[in-house]
Amino acid sequence: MELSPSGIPIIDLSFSEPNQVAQYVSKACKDTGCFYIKNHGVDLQLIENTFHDLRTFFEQHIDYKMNFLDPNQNVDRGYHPFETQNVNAFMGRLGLPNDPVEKISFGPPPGFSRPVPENTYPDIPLTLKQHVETYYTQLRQLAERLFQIFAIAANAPSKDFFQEKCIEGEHIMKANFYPKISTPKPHQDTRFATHTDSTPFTILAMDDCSRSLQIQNSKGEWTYADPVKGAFFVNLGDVLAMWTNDKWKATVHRVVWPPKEQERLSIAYFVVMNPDAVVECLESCLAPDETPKYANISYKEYVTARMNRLEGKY
Ligand SMILES: O=C(O)CCC(=O)C(=O)O
Ligand SMILES: [Fe+2]
Repeated sequence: MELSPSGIPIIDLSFSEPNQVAQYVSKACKDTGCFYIKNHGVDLQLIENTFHDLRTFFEQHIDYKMNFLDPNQNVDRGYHPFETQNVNAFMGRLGLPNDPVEKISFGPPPGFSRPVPENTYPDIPLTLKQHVETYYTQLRQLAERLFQIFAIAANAPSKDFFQEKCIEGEHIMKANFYPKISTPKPHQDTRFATHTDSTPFTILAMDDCSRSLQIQNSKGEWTYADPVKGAFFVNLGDVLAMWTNDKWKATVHRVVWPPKEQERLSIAYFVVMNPDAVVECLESCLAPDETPKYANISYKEYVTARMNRLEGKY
């Protein structure tokens, strides 16, 4: 199988044999919990257009961007200005500085299967709304495909096992913009603090700024997860680790300052579960003498506590 320069698998989704793909995925999930996917079916021109429009938004004056602040602080929508979110707190490490990054989040486009808070789309540039909505929709389809592959890889009761539990999931598309900064503050050794995602998994797209995203490998060493042209980076979050009794790893990751002063843009697509889906250990992941490490919990209950900490509410 093809590997990235730091040894992370690059899995080709155009393979016609799903069991073969599932085998590669299973190995990656046990090792570091992350892999790249290529030939994923998402239009590459759409990805480029979406990056272009989001970058244009972030380049606007702060007074303009402040019009898109999250109107309802309890949901992940709208603009989050520079240094207003705290990933250390999200991980339970309190009293540390906010991250030097600005963000904008979008939930499902209109017509979703249940009522959810609306998005407010910036009108600069005008094409942003259409590109974001199409990107959101294409990634949702990709997430369903990946969930089927994960179900096969984990020996779940059926290939639709996870998918059925995310049909009403309010997936979040969140762009992270790291402005060019000549002198990082002395206490800021990261641009996005060390964390695991509170998702089942996340599909990340990056611009071409390398030497930024790092993951912890199976030996606990930091290694770069640089952009791979035309590929998405997929990392497991805590929920698939809980579901598999830690047989699969939630990837520990962070963003550091690149060697050369450079801005950076990434788009994280957080796949989430139905609010009432219960996260419980799969029987296929328990040896006869083994017991589940985590108590059963609804997805909503699990995620609300962590999201509150991200916004500074403990
Ligand atoms: O910007 C990146 O590459 C990573 C962002 C990230 O880890 C996240 O949004 O959870
Ligand atoms: Fe993350």
